[in-house]
Amino acid sequence: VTQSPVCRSYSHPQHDQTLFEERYLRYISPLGKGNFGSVELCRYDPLGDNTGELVAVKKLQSNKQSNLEDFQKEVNTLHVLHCDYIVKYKGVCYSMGRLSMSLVMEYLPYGSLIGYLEKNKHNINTRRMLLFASQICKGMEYLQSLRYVHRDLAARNILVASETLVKIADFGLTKVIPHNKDYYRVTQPGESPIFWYAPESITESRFSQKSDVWSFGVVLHEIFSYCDISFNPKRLYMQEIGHNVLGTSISVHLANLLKGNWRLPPPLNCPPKVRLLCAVETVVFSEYFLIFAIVSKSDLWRNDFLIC
Ligand SMILES: N#CCCn1cc(-c2nc(Nc3ccc(C4CCNCC4)cc3)nc3c2CCN3)cn1
Repeated sequence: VTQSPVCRSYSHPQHDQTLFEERYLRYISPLGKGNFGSVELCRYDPLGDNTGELVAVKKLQSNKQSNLEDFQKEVNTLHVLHCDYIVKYKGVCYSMGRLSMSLVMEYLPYGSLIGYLEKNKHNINTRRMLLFASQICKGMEYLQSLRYVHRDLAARNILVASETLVKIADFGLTKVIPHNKDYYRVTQPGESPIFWYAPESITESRFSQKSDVWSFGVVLHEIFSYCDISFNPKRLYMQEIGHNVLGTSISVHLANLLKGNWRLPPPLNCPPKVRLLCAVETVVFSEYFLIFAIVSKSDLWRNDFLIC
């Protein structure tokens, strides 16, 4: 009997964080780069006989105090998230006498959607794409139930656990919305993934559940483009903006493009029903609406949500 998917909004009383001893963490290979750190495949092998489990270890990039504080926040965030559609926290590993730390997570064998969709495009149909999209919605609905905004929802941060399961990863930019507000304003926007940003995030550094909904729309575009590099959102926007603009003003050009109602072109072979729904007035992460909600009275109304 398959267990029904689980997303628990309470977290069991956690004692201390599960500690992994550095001496048993055997490096195997690089897996990728996230916010504030690189991710490596390791085997945690205390018996030393290669029977230990494979884990994904995110190492803090630099020992700058601010990065260490942000990294600790990422660890604390992942630690309390218990959902089948969010990558699982396993523990932490301290090194250099607690001066540095690593985040130990479950290893997902198929990597991110970016490589997986492009590599398997010939045997992934619309049904499987919509299954992945609905799982991202459920993970995001769980995140929203805890008042988190992810702020970096993109196909590169969606990991493939199996042919029928994807999970949200990389909580390096995740913030909690204060109880007296419905958005989070970022003071020092670092390296920002602006091509996945909602208009208000670009112009006012304002992030909310609705801005995550916008980013989900860009992820939908990536999924239905099979994450083909030539249809990458950044490339499509830059083609429209023009490559000869200077760094700082790219976000100004992007904001004006969106304000002028220019939108990403519908992905090639995008099923008419999905294209129609992409143009829907709003999208909410809700398990009642399989993937797209048409009109809903929830406060996630986006009347500018026209990704395609
Ligand atoms: N955070 C964040 C974003 C950055 N990021 C996260 C991971 C990650 N990757 C995996 N698994 C993984 C990754 C790549 C491959 C292959 C793909 C083909 N080419 C060779 C490598 C295989 C399996 N499992 C994870 C994670 C985090 C938790 N569990 C990697 N980058």
